Amino acid sequence: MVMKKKKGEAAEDEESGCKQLRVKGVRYLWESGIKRVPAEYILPLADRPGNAEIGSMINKKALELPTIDLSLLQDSGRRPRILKTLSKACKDHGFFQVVNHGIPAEALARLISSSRRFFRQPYEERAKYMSNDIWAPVRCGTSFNQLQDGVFYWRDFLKLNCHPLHTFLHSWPSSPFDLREEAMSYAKHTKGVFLVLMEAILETLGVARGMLHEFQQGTQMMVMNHFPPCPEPELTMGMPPHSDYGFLTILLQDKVKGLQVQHGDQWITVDPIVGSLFVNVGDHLEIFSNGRYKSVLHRVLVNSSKSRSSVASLHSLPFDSVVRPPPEIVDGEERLYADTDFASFLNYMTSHETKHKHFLESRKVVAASPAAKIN
Ligand SMILES: O=C(O)CCC(=O)C(=O)O
Ligand SMILES: [Fe+2]
Repeated sequence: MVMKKKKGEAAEDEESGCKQLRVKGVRYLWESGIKRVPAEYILPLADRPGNAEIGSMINKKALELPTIDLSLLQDSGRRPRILKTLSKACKDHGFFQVVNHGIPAEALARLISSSRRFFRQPYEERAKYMSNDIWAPVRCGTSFNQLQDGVFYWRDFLKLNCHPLHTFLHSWPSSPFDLREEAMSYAKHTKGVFLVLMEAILETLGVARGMLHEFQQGTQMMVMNHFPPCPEPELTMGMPPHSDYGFLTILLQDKVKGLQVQHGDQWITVDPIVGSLFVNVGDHLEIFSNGRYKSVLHRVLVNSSKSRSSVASLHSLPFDSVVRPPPEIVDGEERLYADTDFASFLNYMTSHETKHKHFLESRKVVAASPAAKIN
């Protein structure tokens, strides 16, 4: 005999069902057929993207993204002009797109396809890599910073530590069968793009290129993001406004729009050229350049009909290196930020809700106390 449940019990069941699904990731919530976003995902009114805003952002003529043709950097006649564009983009925008980067379009398409198939696997396959340990070299999870999020975000992710590749490769997921190979190839390619860009950026900042070998040995983290459709996209987000910690983030996205960057007092929807890569300045480059180059706030919106995939590759100095402006940059100039390193960032992540530019702000030297400790 089937006993009819009382209203309260049914609501409780629904809540605990949602909790179980939430742990499994937002893909499961979406596939369960929910028509409403569970309460844990609903942002306070002030933080919501807002219907009107989404509409105006998508209809608005997109900002023309500063574009760097990487192949022209090798051309000594054209290099000075490209460096000028690069410097201006890092100063005024904190982002740009890169074309003619040399990564075959097929390799990019294969990586997106493999990443999609990873998130489509049954929970048990992904559960093998789920961890609350922010130091874990492979980490699968959901939301933004699961440990600290007051409100959950509509995102599932896989983070892969990529440096040194030979140490970590064997611990990456072996299913789908091609994920390791495609991710490894993309990691090598993006490291190359990062080094070409850093060489150019050091030149624009007047810093000796001898530093480049440090970037060669630098940390690299790959983040595969999956944003399933969402029944009420105006109430939640895929990722909150945040800045990335490293020097540069190189981002590959599929054709579905969702990424927005802050420019002036507006959120601009990024509408990239197919095959291009989107690059944004991170906190470490802002600290290194003593504020000349700006790490940019960005966020991800979701929509009710299409899932979206992106793969971010975050690059910085070696794990133990101290990030600080070199003498060429702070020659007699006041320091804006205290020194930092990767470990301080990870420790910060485990104890704070890392929205906006909180980490960078935590490194700010307070003007009123010139004797502020720089460490
Ligand atoms: O999905 C995107 O477009 C952005 C992803 C992102 O910001 C990140 O992984 O840090
Ligand atoms: Fe980001």
